[in-house]
Amino acid sequence: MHPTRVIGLMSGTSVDGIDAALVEIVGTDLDLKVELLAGKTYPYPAALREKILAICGGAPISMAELAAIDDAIALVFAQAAQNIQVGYPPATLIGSHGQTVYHRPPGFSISENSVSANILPSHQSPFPYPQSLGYSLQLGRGALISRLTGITTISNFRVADIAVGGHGAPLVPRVDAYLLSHPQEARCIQNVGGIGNVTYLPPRRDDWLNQIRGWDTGPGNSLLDLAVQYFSNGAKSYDENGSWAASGSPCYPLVEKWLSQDYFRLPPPKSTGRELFGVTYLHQCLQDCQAYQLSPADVLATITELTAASIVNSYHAFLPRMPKCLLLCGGGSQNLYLKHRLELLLKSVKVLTTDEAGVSAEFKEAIAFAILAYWRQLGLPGNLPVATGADQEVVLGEVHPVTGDK
Ligand SMILES: Nc1ncnc2c1ncn2[C@@H]1O[C@H](COP(=O)(O)OP(=O)(O)OP(=O)(O)O)[C@@H](O)[C@H]1O
Ligand SMILES: CC(=O)N[C@H]1[C@@H]2OC[C@@H](O2)[C@@H](O)[C@@H]1O[C@H](C)C(=O)O
Repeated sequence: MHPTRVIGLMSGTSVDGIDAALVEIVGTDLDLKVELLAGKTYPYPAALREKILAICGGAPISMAELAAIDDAIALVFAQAAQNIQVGYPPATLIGSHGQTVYHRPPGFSISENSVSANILPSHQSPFPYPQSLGYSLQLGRGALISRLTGITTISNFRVADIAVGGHGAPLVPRVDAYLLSHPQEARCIQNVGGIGNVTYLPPRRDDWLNQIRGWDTGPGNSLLDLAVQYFSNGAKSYDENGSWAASGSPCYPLVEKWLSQDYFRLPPPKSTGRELFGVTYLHQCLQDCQAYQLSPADVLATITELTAASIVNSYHAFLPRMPKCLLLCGGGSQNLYLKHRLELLLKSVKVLTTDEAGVSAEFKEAIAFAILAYWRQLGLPGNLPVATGADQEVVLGEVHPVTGDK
């Protein structure tokens, strides 16, 4: 069987840049094999990144601006796709996640929300309010990426899952299942991006697919990055290797206080984003820290502890049993202090990275969107209802075939 050459494009909640992965794929599920030919992160132009972060933080924009930003993101995604395949025969397919700028889980009360309360018709609605579908908006339209690159592009992966009652996230669990499950060993695959998310993979036997679990664990690096930027007056954007936090000590009463927050108690399926774990949340944390007169290093250690403890506590609360092994991925897998804290909290669980299981920890999410696009073209489902909360498995993604001249 000839491999299919696919480009996966992803920019996550850290908004640090576009991860591009050029892969060759064969097989479909248990026989799925992926070879990473090239992987690279292309930073966003500074002005575009600032604008995206402003929108994510709730800044108002006009429809004209929204359209312009949608296309500006599509343009840099298309450039990333062009660049990653230099020196290789061209890819036949692109899977582009785009840039999340807004995410609202399902079950949100439309009528009680202050924005919608003013615009809803006043008469009794015939629809089953107040439980609404989720809403998740990714910018960087696939139509433009396809037109600029001349390559069929699949985008908007989350909407089909949301349409059947799901969160539209996390979507990687099905990919993790086929790339990283083990015949004898139960594993957790823990992504630590801006937001953290886990896939629990039982040993690959009998009814294993039905026992997989997945959810967003809460903050990954989002609060830590914001705190580093605050304490360094913008000179640093993240805590390299976790060394700043490692020079401080966590304030455990504060970690306990923060962990009592609703999101951490909520059972899966659940998803979150910068809407919750963003600037406003950090300001609350910083205010709490004042009462304990913590140094910047102590604050960073305390926030890192929140990430580590929220991950480990959620395993104890929501997994059928603890895994033998934890495989880290995402930028936070390079944070040695965080890794050390996870090792201590997890005691007998082995902590490695997905690199050590043969899948790039840095580019796993970009690889996942290449696979989801490939499954889309084969008419195969991409979501795992137990992880997203959807009513059923669905084929994910909107197809933008190549039409006309570039
Ligand atoms: N050497 C390092 N040491 C510590 N942290 C690092 C290092 N390299 C990257 N990071 C962290 O990883 C973050 C980027 O991670 P990643 O690209 O996986 O996030 P993302 O994909 O944007 O987020 P998400 O998975 O939530 O969508 C950076 O913002 C930084 O906090
Ligand atoms: C709405 C959105 O973009 N969610 C991201 C985010 O970043 C991590 C976590 O929150 C995860 O749920 C998801 O991304 C991965 C790729 C996913 O869907 O599995």
